[in-house]
Amino acid sequence: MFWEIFDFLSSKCSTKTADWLMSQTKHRPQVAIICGSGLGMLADTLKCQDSFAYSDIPGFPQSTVQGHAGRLVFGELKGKSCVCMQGRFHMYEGHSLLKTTFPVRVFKLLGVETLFVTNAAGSLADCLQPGDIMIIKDHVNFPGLVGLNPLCGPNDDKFGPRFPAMSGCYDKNLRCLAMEIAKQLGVAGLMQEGVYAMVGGPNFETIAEARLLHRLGVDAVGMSTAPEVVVATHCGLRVFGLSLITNKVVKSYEDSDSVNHEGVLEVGRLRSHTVQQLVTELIGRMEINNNNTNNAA
Ligand SMILES: O=P(O)(O)O[C@@H]1C[C@H](O)[C@@H](CO)O1
Ligand SMILES: Nc1nc2[nH]cnc2c(=O)[nH]1
Repeated sequence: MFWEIFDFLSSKCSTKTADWLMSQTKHRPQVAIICGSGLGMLADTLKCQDSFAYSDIPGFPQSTVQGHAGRLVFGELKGKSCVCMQGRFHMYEGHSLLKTTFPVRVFKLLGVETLFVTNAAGSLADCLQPGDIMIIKDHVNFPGLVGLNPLCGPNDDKFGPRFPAMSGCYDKNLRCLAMEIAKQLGVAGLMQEGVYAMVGGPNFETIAEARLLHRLGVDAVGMSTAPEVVVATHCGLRVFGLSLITNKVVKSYEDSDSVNHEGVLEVGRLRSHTVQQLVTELIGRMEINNNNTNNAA
């Protein structure tokens, strides 16, 4: 009974939010971008903007984290209609996973076909340095593995199947095109593909946790992204993801370094221009399949 009411309300609510947004803007986005910590300036580059504070959008959760402004910005990038979340929602803020991923279903209802996710992450791989940009090839959704999954509860068949496949959830063609663009922009030296892992946060890793993640084959760790990608893949969106490496995760008891959120935001500021160039070029050059048939509407 609880789940039925919950599901009914969440499905109704995303429709109501999408309808409200479509009544407020003429933009009909094909691409949605979720900005990670310190990467919100991507939204400032959209042309012909219409923007809305999250607090003014019916049904939208609120951002509580520094570096996440809390604005939804519609506009154009290289002739493609886009919507950009300047600030995302994290599980550690106390949002349910359904709320954390709520905007993704709103995007689906708006007609979005491709989702770009960006995040700030700590590196475990020795070859990834602060300032590097990792193209996400795959993820490990640690909360999801223990049942903290936004798709738990009754399945909403309007959005997708009960048991969605997640292999190949980060689009291979977009990953290849991103690498090609990086070469043309002269920043290929900063870029490589890798595996992102989401942990719950909000604390950063202990040394023992860092060593465990490293042994498991994780290249970069953060506190977001996987639930959004799960929901996007469930409803048939194409996904491209980037992690900006903001720090090395401490793996040695001899190492006196320690990570903090201000440092994470600082690296975001330093690399924002490069991330913005990559995303803009990729959006400009990618083909839109128009395969969002919007069955969920
Ligand atoms: O929203 P993202 O995943 O970019 O934010 C990361 C993880 C934490 O929210 C924060 C830690 O500094 O950055
Ligand atoms: N969990 C986690 N999230 C991050 N976000 C940015 N850096 C880090 C990190 O080192 N660990």
